Amino acid sequence: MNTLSLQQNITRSWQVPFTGNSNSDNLNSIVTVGDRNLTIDEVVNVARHGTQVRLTDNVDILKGVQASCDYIDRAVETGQPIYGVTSGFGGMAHVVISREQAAELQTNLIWFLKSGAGARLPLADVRAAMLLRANSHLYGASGIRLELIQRIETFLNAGVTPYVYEFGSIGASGDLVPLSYITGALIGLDPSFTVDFDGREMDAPTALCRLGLQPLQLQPKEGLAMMNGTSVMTAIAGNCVYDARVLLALAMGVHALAIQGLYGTNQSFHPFIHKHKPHPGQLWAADQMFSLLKGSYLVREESDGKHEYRGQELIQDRYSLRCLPQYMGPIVDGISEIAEQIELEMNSVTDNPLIDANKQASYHGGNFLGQYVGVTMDRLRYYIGLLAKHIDVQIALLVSPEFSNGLPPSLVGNLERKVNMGLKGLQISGNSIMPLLTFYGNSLADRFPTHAEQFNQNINSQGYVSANLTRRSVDIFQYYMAIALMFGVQAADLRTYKMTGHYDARTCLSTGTLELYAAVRQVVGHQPTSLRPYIWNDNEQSLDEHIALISADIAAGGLIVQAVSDILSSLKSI
Ligand SMILES: N[C@@H](Cc1cccc(F)c1)C(=O)O
Repeated sequence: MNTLSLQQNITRSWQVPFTGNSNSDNLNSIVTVGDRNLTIDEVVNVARHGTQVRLTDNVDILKGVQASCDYIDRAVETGQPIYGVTSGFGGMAHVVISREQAAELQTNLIWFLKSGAGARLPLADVRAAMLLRANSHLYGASGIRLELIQRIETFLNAGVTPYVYEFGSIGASGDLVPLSYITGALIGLDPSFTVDFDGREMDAPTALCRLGLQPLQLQPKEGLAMMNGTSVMTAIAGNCVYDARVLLALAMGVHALAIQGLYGTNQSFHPFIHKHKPHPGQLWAADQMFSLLKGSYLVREESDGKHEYRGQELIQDRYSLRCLPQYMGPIVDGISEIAEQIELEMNSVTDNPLIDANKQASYHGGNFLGQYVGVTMDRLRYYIGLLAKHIDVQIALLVSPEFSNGLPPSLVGNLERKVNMGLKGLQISGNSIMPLLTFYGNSLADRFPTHAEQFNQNINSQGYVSANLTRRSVDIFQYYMAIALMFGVQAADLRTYKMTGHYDARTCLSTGTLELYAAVRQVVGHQPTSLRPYIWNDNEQSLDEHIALISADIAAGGLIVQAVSDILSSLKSI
């Protein structure tokens, strides 16, 4: 791999073009929107893999959407005072807007909110946001025409994605600024709204023309309905939760490899211990680890509750092995609670005011406040930091002969070549990432009261910024996980050599970790052999290329992720 491809890899998450129907599993599947709750997995499939979207054809639901528009039409006709329909916005909500100005008010909203800054969001996040906005509108509480919601469907299915920017939202009145870019593009307001059209950058009016659509004039309330909501931060959050679960499953796999590399015991994961402290996450982690180690020749089989003296070694394992379920438990429980809250937010109506057409009433409120997203994304980064810290400790044990149960220093492969220093550089590289991940674990939602918008938005969630920060944390964690897997694989080979005199760990590893081990070896293009471990001499491979290959595979949900699919699905069922 050359420097250019390494560089592309580093920036992938912010720039990847949407690749359409790349995943053949999704070619035939369709996500229906509006008559049922969306799941995180469905959102990710639409966002990343081009799964097609169909709005519900449920007549009652569609009638409800129309009824909310009729309510608004009547209110404008009769000059009823309704926020953002016949009034100005936010801190200027005392301004009376006439029937004649009501449509212009909505278009003008797009213009004054078009004030984003920074890098473009990944297209997958914007796609997820569009899907969630359509979902929110189909509850029939927003006063937005089906025609506009159908445009979202058309854009998604044709792979047309508006460009949105990483700064602009305080997550209070939802994601006003980011959503203004989506709205401006959907209606083809001006060529300054640009989109990615199946990999090509173009202005929104041209994109509409190619889709056979005309520019659309917003009706009263429609601009507010489109822009007043949590859909962008929730979209980013959904994608991050998906990735975090993958990384958690991989962390379990890495620990299982490290425990085998260290020749740890399986006793610490015995159900008897954990039924006496039955937190669901702890039980899950113990049970998973117990099965992940099953059948391995590289663990001390002590599940009968017996133990032996270990010479100069401690009679029981150190905490990072022995207390793994107790350490992982709260993270597992926390991530599953986060997933639940994000899924609920995905299936909510998040604008203001909300219309109850049956009762011919509308309610001024604040469902657009993204506090659930802000708080959960802060927590997710905190958990990622904890996961990284644990892995860092495991690596430190592996490279230190005092603690590794006899592995070579820094996991050197060929000790006879005296200049070999093994995985020192790799550990240091990992050490440069881990503190950043724990630093990102700091919260954002509790800081910086921005007395925004004439004190109307005087409390805010920072959910959008927090979600973007979480994406960054997830991206970096993928590099760190790649490094950890390299350590796990090398340690397994070296332990195999100590136990058998050859280096092919496939003969000794547990069934639960074999696939992960093999996937890593395949992704880096180093097939296992009995003659040498993964890394033999320092000068025979570029470790940075391996980090890039493994992390790219993780990001793309490739072989390595498939190897932990059982852990992943059991994680989702907690
Ligand atoms: N809709 C928000 C405030 C708001 C919306 C859109 C633009 C703006 F400046 C302010 C509220 O209910 O208070």
